[in-house]
Amino acid sequence: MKLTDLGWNPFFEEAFKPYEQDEFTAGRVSLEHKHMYRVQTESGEVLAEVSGKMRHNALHREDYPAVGDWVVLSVRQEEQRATIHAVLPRRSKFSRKVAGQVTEEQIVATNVDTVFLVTALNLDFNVRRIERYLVLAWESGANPVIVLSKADLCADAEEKAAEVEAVAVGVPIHIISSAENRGLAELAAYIAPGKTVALMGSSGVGKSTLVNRIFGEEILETGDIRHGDDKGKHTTTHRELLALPGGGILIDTPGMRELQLWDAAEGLSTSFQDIESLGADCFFQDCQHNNEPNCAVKQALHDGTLAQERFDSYLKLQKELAYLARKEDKVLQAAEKAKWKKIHQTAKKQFNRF
Ligand SMILES: Nc1nc2c(ncn2[C@@H]2O[C@H](COP(=O)(O)OP(=O)(O)OP(=O)(O)O)[C@@H](O)[C@H]2O)c(=O)[nH]1
Ligand SMILES: [Zn+2]
Repeated sequence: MKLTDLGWNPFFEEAFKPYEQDEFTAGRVSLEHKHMYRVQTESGEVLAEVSGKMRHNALHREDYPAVGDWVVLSVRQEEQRATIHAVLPRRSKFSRKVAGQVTEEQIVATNVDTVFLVTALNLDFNVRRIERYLVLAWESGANPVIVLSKADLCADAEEKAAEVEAVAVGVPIHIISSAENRGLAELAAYIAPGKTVALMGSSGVGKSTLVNRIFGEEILETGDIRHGDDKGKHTTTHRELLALPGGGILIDTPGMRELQLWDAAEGLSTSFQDIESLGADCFFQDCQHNNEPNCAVKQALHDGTLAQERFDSYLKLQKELAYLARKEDKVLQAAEKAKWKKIHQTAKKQFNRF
């Protein structure tokens, strides 16, 4: 396989230059295990670990590799093992907060050109969730495309699409059904040689089924197979990143139960440009759109040009980001404190020796 089939381009080539003279190879991460990474290279797949030096220098989650990353490797070909020495700069990064109470980043996928935000048109359909995905998608640097799946289970797909359109101005929206082969060709059009498409969405919305339909073969495990009698029939290794036969790269992310925001101030602004540009017309520059006089947002709510639900959603996401920022601050402070405590202890021990 050529590196270009995995999405290699002049941007990464330039970033790799400092490593060129040594025995280094470039590879793309296709799966993250606990402390191991599955990495695709020109001469096949290797299992890789981060070097001790890299681990020592890593301060944050983002200093470690994630699915989609281009990494600098030294490969032990005969063992099909490798050591990762560096992560090349990312062109895009889709993150969320890890599930649960811990304040930590989870990188879902990197170096993605187009992200399919998949939502099923069944009872699960939820415009607010799509808004939330959009904030993170805009923040990521990839281009979002909204995919409304399982249209066969929905009698008012067009109406729902219109609801989505109101909260996703300028974002392409596609109604599809893998069961009825509807809308699939339009999606295939986004998958071009050298370009990476990532699928995101809750568990069970039909991401893997969609991929299999587009490619006319079972390249991914689906819910059907996992829970059916065919368990164990699939012998291919699980990967999240796939180079497709016809060119193009696909990242199928595991379904997410909850999607908590991670730093996404810009994503919020882009997603809610309607509200932010209204805000520019408020009398007070720092208008909170509460009870200030001459508030353009309140006026729009009053006129009905801005939906109350959308404004509420904006406030809620904004609050969530502010809360996250405060918690992140605390985590940083605690880490700093622990670091100094350790330094003091070491110093004391050394002092006591004299
Ligand atoms: N009716 C209907 N069912 C579908 C459609 N697409 C997928 N399904 C079913 O939905 C279930 C989940 O599909 P998957 O493709 O495994 O969903 P997923 O999004 O990949 O799920 P995770 O891997 O858990 O994230 C399976 O039983 C599919 O057969 C569709 O277009 N219509
Ligand atoms: Zn205002």
